[in-house]
Amino acid sequence: MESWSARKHLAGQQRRLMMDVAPAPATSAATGDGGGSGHGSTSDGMRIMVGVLVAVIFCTLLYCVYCWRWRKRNAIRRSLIESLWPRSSSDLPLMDLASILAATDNFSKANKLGEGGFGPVYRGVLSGGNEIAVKRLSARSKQGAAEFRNEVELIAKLQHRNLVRLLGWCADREEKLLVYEYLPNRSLDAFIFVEAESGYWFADPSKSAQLGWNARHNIILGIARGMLYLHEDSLLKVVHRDLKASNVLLDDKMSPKISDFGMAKIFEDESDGINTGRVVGTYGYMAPEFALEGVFSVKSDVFSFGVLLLEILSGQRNGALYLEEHQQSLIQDAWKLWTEDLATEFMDPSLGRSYSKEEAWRCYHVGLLCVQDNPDVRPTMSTVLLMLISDHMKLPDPAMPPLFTRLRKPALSTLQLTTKTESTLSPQSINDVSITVIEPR
Ligand SMILES: Nc1ncnc2c1ncn2[C@@H]1O[C@H](COP(=O)(O)OP(=O)(O)OP(=O)(O)O)[C@@H](O)[C@H]1O
Repeated sequence: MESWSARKHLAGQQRRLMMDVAPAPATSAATGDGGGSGHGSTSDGMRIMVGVLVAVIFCTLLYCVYCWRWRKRNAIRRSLIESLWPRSSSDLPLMDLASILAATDNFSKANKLGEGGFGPVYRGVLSGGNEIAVKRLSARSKQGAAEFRNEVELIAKLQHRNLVRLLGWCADREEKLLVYEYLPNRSLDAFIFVEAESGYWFADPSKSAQLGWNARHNIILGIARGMLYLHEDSLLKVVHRDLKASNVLLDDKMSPKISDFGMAKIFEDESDGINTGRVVGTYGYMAPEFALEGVFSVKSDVFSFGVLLLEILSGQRNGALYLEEHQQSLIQDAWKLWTEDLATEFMDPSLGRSYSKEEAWRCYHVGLLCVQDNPDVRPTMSTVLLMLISDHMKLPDPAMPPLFTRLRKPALSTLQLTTKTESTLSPQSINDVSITVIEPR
C-alpha cells in the first residue's frame, strides 16, 4: 500500500516536472539558457522601440506646431506691410528699384540733398533725362511707413501748381522710396536762415539777398494759394499740419511748392477742430491749441502760415515754443514792433529799402492776424488770400499773439529730439508726441 502510494506520488512529481519543462522555448532548450532571462530582453527592446516612436511623434508634432505658428506670424506681418503700403492699383506709378538706383548712382553721397524726418533725400536723373528727388525711408526714421503711405495716397489725389508733384513710389524688400519732381532751388529755409553750430538760426545775407521783395511776395502768395487749395478747393479737405520753411520747395522760377504730406489729414467737418490727443508737426510753427491740447483744424494751418509769413519778411526763424523767461519769440517781436509803429525794423535788412512798403505792411498785418491766439478770430485761407491781393480791403486790428512760458522741462525722449537745447530746437518734424506741459501767461 505504501509502495503503491509512494510510486503514485513519484509519478505525479515526474508529470509535474515534465509539464514545467514542456513550455520552454526551443532555443532555450537548445542552448540550455534559462527561459526567464530571454523573455526580459525582448520586452526591454520593445519598450525602447515604443519610447523612440513616441519621441519621434512628439518631435514631429512640435515641429508642425512651430511651422504653423511661424506661417501664421508671417501672414500677419505680410498683411500688416500690405496694409501700410499702397497697392499697385494706386493712382501713382510703381517704379522699379533698379532704375532708381541707376538714377541716384546707388544713393551716392554726392547726390544727397539733405535729410528729414523720413530719412535721406537724393537727387537723381532718370534715363530719359528727367531730374527726380528720392526720399528713402530710413530704418531709424522717426516717421514710419504709415506716414509714407499717407503721403502717397494723399498727394496722388491732389494737383496744384503750388504743391510738389509725387511721380511714383517703390517698395522692394527693405527699400521704401518716394520719387518727386526735382526742385532745383531746394527749400525756402536755406534762403532765409542758416543754422549756426550753436544751434541758433541766423539769416545768411548772401543767400537772403538773392530773395528780393518781389520773389518773397510771390512766394507768400503762392503758399497762400496752395494752402487755400488744400483747405477749400481740392476734392479732399486737407489740413497739412506741418507747414514750415523747409517744407516749401522752390522751382527754377522761385515759385513755391508745398511738400511733405506725411502728417496731413483729411478733414471732414469744417466747424470744429479735431482732438487727436497727439501732437505732430514742428515746434515754432504749431498753433497753441494744437501744441497744448492736440486740437487741429484749418486754423492751426493758418497759424503756421502766419509764422512762415513773418519769417519770410524778417529773415529770422521763430523760436521754439519752449522759451526761457527772458527770451522773445519772433511773433512776440513782430507784435511789439507793430504796436510801437516800428515795422521797418522788423523787415529783413538784406531787403534794404527796395521793397513796396504798402505790400510789405499788408503782409505783416495779415501775418499778425494769422498768429492770433484765438483760432476763431484767425482768418480762413480764402480771406487771407483776399487780404493779401486786394489793396483797398480794410483789415481788422490783430489781437496779441500767444505768449508762452515754460512750466516744466519736457522730457527729451518725449519730444524725440536729441542734441539741441530747448530754446534752439531743431525745426525737424515730430510725430506722435504726447501732450506737453506749457501754460499761457
Ligand atoms: N523735391 C525736392 N527737390 C529738391 N530738393 C528736395 C526735394 N525734396 C526734399 N528736398 C531737399 O531735401 C531736404 C530734406 O527734405 P525733407 O522734406 O525730407 O525734410 P525736411 O522738410 O527738412 O524735414 P522734416 O521731414 O522734418 O519736415 C530739404 O531740405 C530739401 O533741401
